[in-house]
Amino acid sequence: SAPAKPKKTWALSNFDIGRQLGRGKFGNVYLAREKESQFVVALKVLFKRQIGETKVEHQVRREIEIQSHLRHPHILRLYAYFHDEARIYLVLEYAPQGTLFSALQAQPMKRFDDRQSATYIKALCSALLYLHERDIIHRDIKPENLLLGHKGVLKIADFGWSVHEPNSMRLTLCGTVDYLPPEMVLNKPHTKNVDLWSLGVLCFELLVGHAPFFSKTYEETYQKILKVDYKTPEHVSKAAAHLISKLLVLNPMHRMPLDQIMLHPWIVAHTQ
Ligand SMILES: Clc1ccc(CN2CCN(c3c(Br)cnc4[nH]c(-c5ccc(CN6CCOCC6)cc5)nc34)CC2)cc1
Repeated sequence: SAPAKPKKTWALSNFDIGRQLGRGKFGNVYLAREKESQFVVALKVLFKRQIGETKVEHQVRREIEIQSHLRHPHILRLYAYFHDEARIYLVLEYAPQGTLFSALQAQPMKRFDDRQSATYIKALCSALLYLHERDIIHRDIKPENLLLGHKGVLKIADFGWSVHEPNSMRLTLCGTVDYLPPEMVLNKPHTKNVDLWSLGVLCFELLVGHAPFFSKTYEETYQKILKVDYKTPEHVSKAAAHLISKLLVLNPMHRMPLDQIMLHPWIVAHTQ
C-alpha cells in the first residue's frame, strides 16, 4: 500500500485570514487561504481559556478525532488542526453557499418545494448511513449545522456545541430544542435512531418553514414532542406527510430505517 503521507504540521503563518464567517461561544470561524496552494478554507479558531474552563475540551478532541477521519461528499471535511499557546485551530472545508438555515430564510415562502427538500433529505440520508455504519450518532442535524457547498450540495457540519449565529433566530442555550427526540427530552440513553427523528423534524421544517413542535416556550415544545403533537399543513404532499409520520414516531425502534427512506416514493419521485 502507498506509504502513509507524513503529517505536515501547520501554523497560522501558513494562512492569509479573510472575513469572519460566524461567531460562537468558544470561538470564531474565518475565511482563510493557504498561502502556497491558494486553497480556500474555513478556519475555526477556538479559545483554549474558554474551553479549558468547561467540559467542552474532550468534546473538541472527539470532534477532531471523528471528523478528521471522515470522507463523504455530504460531510464537511476537517483537513488539519494545530494550536498555539492560546488557541486551537481547525482547518475546515469552506462551503461557499452558507447555511441551510439562511437559505431557508431566503426562500420567498420561507420553505422549499418537494424536489429541493427531497434532494437535501436524500443527501442527509446517505451521510447518516455512512456515519451509522461507523457507529457515529447524534450529528446535530438542524438547519444551522447544515452547510451548502459548490452547486448547493448539502454538507453536515457538526460543531458539537451551540453557536449564536447572527442570522439564526433560535438563541437558546444548547441550540434549538425543536430537534430533540422524546428519548433525549426524557434524558434516556440515546441510540442512532435519534437521527431518524431529527431527519423527520428537518423534513417537516424544509417543507413547512418552521419546526413541527415549535412553540413559544421550551416547556410547551417539550410537551408537544413527548406527545408527538404536530399538524402537517394541507399544502404538504401526501407522500411527504407519510414519510414524516414514519420518522416522528415515539418508539425509536419503530422509526423508518435509513435504507428504507432512500427508497420511499416521495424521495424516488423527487430526486434523480
Ligand atoms: Cl466556534 C463556531 C463559530 C461559528 C459557528 C457558526 N458557523 C459554522 C459554519 N461556518 C462555516 C464553515 Br465551518 C464552513 N464554510 C462556511 N461557509 C459559510 C458561509 C458562506 C457564505 C455566507 C454568505 N451567505 C451565503 C448565502 O447567500 C447569502 C450570503 C455565509 C456563511 N460559513 C461556513 C461559519 C460559522 C460555529 C462554530
